[in-house]
Amino acid sequence: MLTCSRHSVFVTGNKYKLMEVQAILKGTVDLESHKVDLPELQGTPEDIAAEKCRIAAEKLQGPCITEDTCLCYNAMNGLPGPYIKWFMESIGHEGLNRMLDGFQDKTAYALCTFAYSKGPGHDPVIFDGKTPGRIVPARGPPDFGWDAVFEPDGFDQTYAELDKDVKNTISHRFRALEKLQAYLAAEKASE
Ligand SMILES: O=c1[nH]c(=O)c2ncn([C@@H]3O[C@H](COP(=O)(O)OP(=O)(O)OP(=O)(O)O)[C@@H](O)[C@H]3O)c2[nH]1
Ligand SMILES: [Mg+2]
Repeated sequence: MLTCSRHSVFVTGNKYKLMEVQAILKGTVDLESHKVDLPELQGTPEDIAAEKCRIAAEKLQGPCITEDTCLCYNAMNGLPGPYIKWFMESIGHEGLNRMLDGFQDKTAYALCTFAYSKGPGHDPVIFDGKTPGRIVPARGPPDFGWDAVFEPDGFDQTYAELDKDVKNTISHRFRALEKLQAYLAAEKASE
């Protein structure tokens, strides 16, 4: 759980997400973090992101921000998508490559969907960010999820090999956060 302003709290159980969000938002908002477990849901990325945020707002009984991340293979019409967490845990980096053995198309995109709710009973607002790339044999530190097998377009390094400062200016997460920041700033200005 990450307090982003007087009114906003970011909820995640993933410390790497938290570190990236803190790095991207640095200096622009005050941050404070805690961990809250949220269920893994099924559906479209947007529906999952919205439902996750509704549940978090109920749990906290207050306003909050959540985020759900997908890794989408174009050859598979967007799968594993929101289920990437289980694929990653079950078959690892090698399996994520082998899934594409039967396909010539190795392209994929990373998708981040932030959701912001003003509190229980309020429909969450959605902000997405997408970075296209391709799936490659793992290179770079294996710490964060599937970073080592995702090479963003325009780079010959994987997310894991890129400097954090570079990843954080081209990533799916950065692109979604830009939209969320603009929304929160406009909301604050209208108060
Ligand atoms: O290499 C990566 N680079 C990234 O930038 C990235 N962002 C998320 N992930 C992984 O993709 C799954 C998303 O599932 P997810 O959105 O449900 O996250 P989570 O359950 O870990 O946390 P949360 O749901 O409490 O926020 C999880 O396995 C995350 O570790 C990433 N892997
Ligand atoms: Mg999750």
